[in-house]
Amino acid sequence: MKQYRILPMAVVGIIVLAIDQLTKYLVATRMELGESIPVLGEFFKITSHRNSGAAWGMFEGRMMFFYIITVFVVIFLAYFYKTEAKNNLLMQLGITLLISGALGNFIDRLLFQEVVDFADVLLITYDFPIFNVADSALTVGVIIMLIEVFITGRGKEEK
Ligand SMILES: CCC[C@@H]1OC(=O)[C@@H](C)C[C@H](C)CCCCC(=O)CCC[C@@H](CC)/C=C\C=C(/COC)CC[C@@H](O)[C@@H](O)C[C@H](O)CNC1=O
Repeated sequence: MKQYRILPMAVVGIIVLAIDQLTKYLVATRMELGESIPVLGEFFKITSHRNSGAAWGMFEGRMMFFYIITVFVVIFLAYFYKTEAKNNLLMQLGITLLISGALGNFIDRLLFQEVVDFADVLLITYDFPIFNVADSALTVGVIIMLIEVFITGRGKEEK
């Protein structure tokens, strides 16, 4: 048990998933589509948006594709957790974020055939796409996995 920290990681994953679904629910029920609420002036706004595709609207409307990809991604990640993340907290965290992020958007795609987005940042480039908590978890998860593999880990087990 200690080596896989299943319980703590399950708690983290459920919290991320709950925050994702709650924020999407609030945006979808409390805001008009396209409505924008400035939080940090022009730099960060909450804008009610929908996307039936992946990042940057790729594969628009291809729900079956998304269902299949997500199921494979989650199964692969669970397998990878079992085989490669033993005694490796950083990798366990990265995988947990990836799974909860993928499930967050999966729920939206199943229920509405589109994803609710609301985080509108004017940070990187002007047309940086509007995203949500699930996307953030996926992106942080990808970054953690890259750090783990290329910087700290090379997949080695913690002493
Ligand atoms: C984040 C992954 C996208 C997420 O993938 C998912 O669901 C998982 C389950 C997997 C997809 C089914 C397939 C992945 C396709 C590859 C891809 O997409 C390359 C991604 C690069 C990425 C680095 C990881 C950069 C940044 C993205 C964005 C900013 O994220 C902070 C833009 C988010 C906005 O376009 C927003 O409208 C998207 C909408 O919410 C639906 N989200 C998805 O499809």
